Amino acid sequence: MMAPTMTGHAKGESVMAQQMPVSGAVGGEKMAAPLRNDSPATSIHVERARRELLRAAMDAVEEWVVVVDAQGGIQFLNAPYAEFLGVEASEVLGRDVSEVIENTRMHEVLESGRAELAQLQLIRGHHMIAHRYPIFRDGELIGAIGSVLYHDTWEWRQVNAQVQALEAEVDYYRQALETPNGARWQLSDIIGDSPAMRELASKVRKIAPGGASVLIRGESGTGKELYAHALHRSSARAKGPFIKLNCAAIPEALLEAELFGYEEGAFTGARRGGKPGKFQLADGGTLFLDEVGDMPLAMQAKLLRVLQDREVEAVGATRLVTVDVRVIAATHRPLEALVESGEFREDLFYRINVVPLQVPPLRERRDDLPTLATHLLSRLARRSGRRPPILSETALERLCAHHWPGNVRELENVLEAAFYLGGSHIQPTDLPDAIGARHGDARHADARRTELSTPPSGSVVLADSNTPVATGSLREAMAQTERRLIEAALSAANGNRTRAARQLGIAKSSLYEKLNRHGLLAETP
Ligand SMILES: Nc1ncnc2c1ncn2[C@@H]1O[C@H](COP(=O)(O)OP(=O)(O)OP(=O)(O)O)[C@@H](O)[C@H]1O
Repeated sequence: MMAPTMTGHAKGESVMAQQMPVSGAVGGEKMAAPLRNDSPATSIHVERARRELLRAAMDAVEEWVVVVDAQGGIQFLNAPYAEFLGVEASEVLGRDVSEVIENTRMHEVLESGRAELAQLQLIRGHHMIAHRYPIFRDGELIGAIGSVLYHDTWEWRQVNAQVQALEAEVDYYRQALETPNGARWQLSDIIGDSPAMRELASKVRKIAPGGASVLIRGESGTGKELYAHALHRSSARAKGPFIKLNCAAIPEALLEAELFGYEEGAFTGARRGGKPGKFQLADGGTLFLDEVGDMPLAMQAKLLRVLQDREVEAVGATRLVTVDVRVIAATHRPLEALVESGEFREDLFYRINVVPLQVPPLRERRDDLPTLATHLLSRLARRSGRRPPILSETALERLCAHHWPGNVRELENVLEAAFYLGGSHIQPTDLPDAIGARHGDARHADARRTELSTPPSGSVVLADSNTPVATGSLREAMAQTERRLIEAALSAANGNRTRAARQLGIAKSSLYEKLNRHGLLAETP
């Protein structure tokens, strides 16, 4: 996020101040004449000079100032504010203030005619403190003036950091309150109105109330976990716990203890008092076994026994404990083929696959893409305190033409990058090269996917997209990614560094420093 800076606009240095009319010279130094209209002949000149002085004063102060007319059109924006916003003050005159300043409430002040003092306003990711006053002349409202305090001081950054930390804490507690049992999603949160998704929703409604085991299948990033949450929240166990275990993420040696718990002293390093396993924690609720296809064979046998007997034996324990758990499993792997090759137990497969649920890949439900894209962009905007950007029709067309090997997760990643690169309007140039028309239609994207299916060793691959984005160590990869983002932003901004810095959400001075570091300073205008 951009750190607001005030470079070049310290008091007395502003452009306007330098342009102040001068009419006298004392001892070789030019001095502004005293603004007194002693005679009618000088009154016009004095009036103009007075106006210039006032404007120069507005540019010289550290507060950011904006003045709008009764319709909300900008009539004055002081130089420091214009610099922070990355606009030319003269170019935004007459434009509606809400097009230029994020989260502005000048229209509300114009409507209510009431001042708003010391209001928190989020602009470009920073919490600012703003005052807004209506302006009256002869009892008639003719405009409003807004000023932003605390924008680049060290103290305010400290306060800002504290506010952000508090907000994150509040979010955490709010989420914990809203989802006391760990299931965050419900059916209405799953976006998609295509026939395939409607059919899936109706199946979920039918199977959720019963206690049968459900196996959710589908490619990576299709939303399988969302359905597991939704099944729990639509079931009779909704008030019970929802516990998740990713079978692929736990080392084989620890999996048994994770699933079934252990007693004190069960092994070296065992916690005092022992630890309950996921099965015990999920008692009365649902256990979601993600990536079940990656479960080692030895554990598969133990899991099968628990599912059959409904009894769990913790590691190091001498007695069995009865548990009442509904198991929902998910995998993107071809379980039937794994059964064939002996990597997955057939009896366990039938045990967990009582009700199969297939989540279709995004390329088979392209009708959902516009709604999904709008939803995901709104979510990003909400999280970062910005207004949802507009997705241009050509950008949407390109998204629809893509093959989406990484499904909704890949769409989420692409939109997130475009959200930060594209500003308020997302254009095709804000999308990665691999998306849509540049590589032709979906068929072409398919062919390209095959070409890239084996990324070179050492490649860093973004999410599930198979496009290698950078290579080498993390530091090198980050530097390469930074350089690419800067180049993309400059290209999208036709070489305009102010706009590129704004798109990247960094100060112009910081962009110069990065251009210099990447040896791009000479290459760009
Ligand atoms: N229909 C949808 N509506 C809204 N968001 C979705 C939808 N489908 C997927 N997502 C989002 O896509 C991302 C991936 O979803 P999820 O983790 O459920 O996929 P998955 O199929 O379980 O992936 P994996 O197999 O890799 O675990 C999540 O951030 C989720 O919020």
